[in-house]
Amino acid sequence: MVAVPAVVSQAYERVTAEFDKLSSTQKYAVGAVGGLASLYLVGSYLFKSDNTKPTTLQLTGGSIDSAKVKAEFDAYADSYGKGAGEGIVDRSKTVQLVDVFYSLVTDIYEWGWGQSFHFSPKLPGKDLRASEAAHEARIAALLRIRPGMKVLDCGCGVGGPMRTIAAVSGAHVTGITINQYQVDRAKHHNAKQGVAPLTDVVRGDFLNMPFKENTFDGAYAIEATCHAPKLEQVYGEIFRVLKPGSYFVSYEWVSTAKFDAKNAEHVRIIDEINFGNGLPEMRTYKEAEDAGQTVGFELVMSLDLATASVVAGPWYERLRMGKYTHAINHAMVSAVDAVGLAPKGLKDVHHMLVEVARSLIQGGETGVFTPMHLLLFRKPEAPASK
Ligand SMILES: C=C(CC[C@@H](C)[C@H]1CC[C@H]2C3=CC[C@H]4[C@H](C)[C@@H](O)CC[C@]4(C)[C@H]3CC[C@]12C)C(C)C
Ligand SMILES: C[S@@+](CC[C@H](N)C(=O)[O-])C[C@H]1O[C@@H](n2cnc3c(N)ncnc32)[C@H](O)[C@@H]1O
Repeated sequence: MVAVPAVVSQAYERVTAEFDKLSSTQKYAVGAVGGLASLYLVGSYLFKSDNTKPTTLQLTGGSIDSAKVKAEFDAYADSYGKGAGEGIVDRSKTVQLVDVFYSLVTDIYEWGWGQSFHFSPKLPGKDLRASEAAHEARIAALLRIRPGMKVLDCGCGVGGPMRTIAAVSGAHVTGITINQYQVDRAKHHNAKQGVAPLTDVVRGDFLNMPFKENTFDGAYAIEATCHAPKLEQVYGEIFRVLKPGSYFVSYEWVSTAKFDAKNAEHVRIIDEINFGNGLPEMRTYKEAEDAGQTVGFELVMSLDLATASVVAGPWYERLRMGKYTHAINHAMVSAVDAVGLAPKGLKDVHHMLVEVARSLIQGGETGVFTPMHLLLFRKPEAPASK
């Protein structure tokens, strides 16, 4: 039995006593008003849209035809090996699987999280949105960007960070994402929020970008390069398109020094994180540092932002707090999936996310995983010509 606090039961008794005193007509009136209010609340949760995020009834399979959502999700799930530490079995399919992954989750992310698809440390006295924006704005400062400069957002999602970074710096930001549905959503938000003049969004593979060498004055990747089958490939492409002397910042998903590959519990947590987030495998922070240097970058800073500040709250707290909301969300998605008002299979996608929220919390609590290892790299200046 759940213990009801005394103050709640006393209030309940007072309200029912007052209700009993009403005439039957008054009781009907109160019932009708209560019923309408509840209908309004449920209705607005399900239907109302200010066009900034999808409602429960507007959840789609992104660029995937709704009739194919279940089959695509099943194929995605089958692409992961069952052995410990295996990840995506056929790594040559990674980019295509990641594209499918983002079609399946993008609406759910926007619906239940927002337009920035990343974590942030919770800053004291600041709410979630302010903490998120500060995490994004730090990048503009590290890149030393200013009006007139051109910046690359590598793996831009639906553009939450790009809008902050363009707005605070005045620089022009070009985002690239593998997923067409995200391109459409990002452009929609950029226009709606008045950031279109300082932004552009293209569909493309960050392993082979449609930009000339030495194009950008700065580049960043927020929780995105973890999807690359090999870090050297994406870092090498970023190196190519950056102008000499400019900076690249990445917030990397990596295992920390606390991760022990012989500890079955650690390996399970990481395997679950890989599966629920479309990662081919998990790298160590050391491998990420080395990958940048291998392609020619100078390593300027390497710092785990999850543990860097003793006053900031843990990045996984927001997931921990959302546990009950996730359960309610699951009931809602299962209901609309069951009655055919959402693509069949969306409930399985949502179930995967409920599960991965738990694994991410475990990754954070044990300290074996961080989604925010900051790497600041610099492309060396071109040698002076004689
Ligand atoms: C960088 C990546 C994504 C990071 C996060 C934005 C997402 C990781 C897990 C996601 C979520 C988990 C639980 C969902 C919940 C069950 C649902 O009802 C509402 C959405 C979630 C909160 C969802 C939101 C986004 C995440 C936090 C990866 C992919 C590299
Ligand atoms: C977790 S989201 C982060 C999005 C964004 N950085 C943010 O913080 O809101 C990862 C992004 O990387 C992109 N991505 C993954 N693999 C990619 C690839 N091969 N080429 C281009 N984009 C890719 C996804 O499409 C997605 O937009």
